[in-house]
Amino acid sequence: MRAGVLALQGAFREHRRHLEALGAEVTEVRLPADLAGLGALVLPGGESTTMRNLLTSTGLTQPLRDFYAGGGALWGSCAGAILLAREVGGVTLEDSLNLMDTAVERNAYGRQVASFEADLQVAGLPGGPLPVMFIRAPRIVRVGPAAEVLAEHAGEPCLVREGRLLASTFHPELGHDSRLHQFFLEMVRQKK
Ligand SMILES: NC(=O)CC[C@H](N)C(=O)O
Repeated sequence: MRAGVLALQGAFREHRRHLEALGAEVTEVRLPADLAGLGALVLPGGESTTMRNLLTSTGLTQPLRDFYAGGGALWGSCAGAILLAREVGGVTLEDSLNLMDTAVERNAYGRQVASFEADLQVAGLPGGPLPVMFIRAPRIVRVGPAAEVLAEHAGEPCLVREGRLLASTFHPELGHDSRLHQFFLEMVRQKK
């Protein structure tokens, strides 16, 4: 299985390490041509405004939408989940990917100091709670009818699947637990 990580900014190396530990071949995506031959792509956490600017300057915005339309699977974590959402802070950001029927609010738990760790119960994930970090995390304030909420934090969705799209408002890649990466790779295999 060949998977990509969007490598413009943010925690892409950590995602790469988890995917490789699970036996995936990983391509770092910086230009449209890097998407060739990929079936799945992780959009890492980082800073979504910077990422949107870099998507525009690298010409990746439309190729990423085409990648999804052509059958590719995407997982956005934190800033990546913001890039996937159709609505950010109540508006549609024209230069974002706008692929997932979700509305998000950025930095919704406060500033950097309000970052926290949590152990999440994830539906269908064997092996007990998943340790994750929320870092200047967004909140998912609306999910569409096709969404499956796989985990909640304090009663709000924080891990949502919609077909070939997965969005997590937290970072699962900063620790040693690769189960959510495994889940994503399984999700990609099943769609085939
Ligand atoms: N850890 C993160 O990815 C934070 C996301 C960041 N607050 C943003 O809005 O882009």
